[in-house]
Amino acid sequence: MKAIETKDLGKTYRARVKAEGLAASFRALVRPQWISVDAVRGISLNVEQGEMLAFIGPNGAGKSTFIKMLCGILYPTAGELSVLGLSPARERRKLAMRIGTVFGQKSQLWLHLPAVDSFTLLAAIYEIDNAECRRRVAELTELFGLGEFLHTPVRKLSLGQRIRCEVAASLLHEPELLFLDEPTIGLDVVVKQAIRELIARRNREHGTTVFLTSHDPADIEQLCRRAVVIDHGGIVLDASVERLKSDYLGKKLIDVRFGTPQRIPALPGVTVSSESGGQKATLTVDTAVRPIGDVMERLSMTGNVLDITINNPPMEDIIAAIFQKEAVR
Ligand SMILES: Nc1ncnc2c1ncn2[C@@H]1O[C@H](COP(=O)(O)OP(=O)(O)OP(=O)(O)O)[C@@H](O)[C@H]1O
Repeated sequence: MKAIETKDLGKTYRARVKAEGLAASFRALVRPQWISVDAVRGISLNVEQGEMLAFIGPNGAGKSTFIKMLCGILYPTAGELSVLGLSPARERRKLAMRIGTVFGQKSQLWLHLPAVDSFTLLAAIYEIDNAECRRRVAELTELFGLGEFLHTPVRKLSLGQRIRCEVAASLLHEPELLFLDEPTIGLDVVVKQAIRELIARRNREHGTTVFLTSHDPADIEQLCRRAVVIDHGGIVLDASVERLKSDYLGKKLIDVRFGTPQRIPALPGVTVSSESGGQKATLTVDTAVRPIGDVMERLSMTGNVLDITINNPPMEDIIAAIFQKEAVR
């Protein structure tokens, strides 16, 4: 059995046209006009159990609509799908017992309650008995380092603490499949890394299948083996993350600040993309031509570096490059 199987899956929304002006608004009340929006257009996708898949695309590409159909929140208007051998829309309750969801922007916890109380409520929903609930909460508390703030109302937690609680909550019923929609959005680098490690560990130790959407290339690089890129509701690219790395994720950005103005020597594979008076620069490094360590070493040899950070190019740039290249294949 595959974790996810879809065949020509489609979703067309019917949206009411918003009329402009008072007279038109009244007319629209009597005779509304409708338009169709094809959010997902015939996606066929198989995901194996235990896979960690990145599902990426620009804003409005259809990612949320696709995920909502997989979770049984939305009915498809075309095609077929099966998630863990179930029909999501028809067997939504059964499916809910076997999947976990983390929507970075939306909380599944009761904000006015401490996380521990949300865990107890969720355990009741998932029909986990008290002793087992205590055991799992203790295990997740230890693993996710929740001890310090487990009894604090969730609304008083930092974003990083809340997301740790969200991911822990999504794992309480030991789901076979985890949907993560922007799980690291808004978090600092250290917390992002901690969340990634926890997810990877869950996959390693429990074989949990992970379906991830993210605008952070590091989430994809560090967690997933396979990436599916979509646009306008259809698949543009289905490839290994290794290929994505070599073809599209090979560029890194180095932001550097110098104590006194500095002229950066020309190096093959490095372009200096911005400089302000010689005290700040952004270097774009093609790591296939020049290792990042080499560039860092040369910069530090100036003895003049105040601050230096390495970043990935924004996901939008990576996706734009994918579209450009894949369109001409
Ligand atoms: N309820 C709805 N009614 C009508 N159109 C909708 C509805 N929900 C989404 N859409 C449209 O469907 C398309 C896909 O939207 P969707 O939210 O699935 O994209 P997305 O890839 O998740 O975007 P984002 O990254 O911004 O969340 C967009 O054109 C959007 O405007």
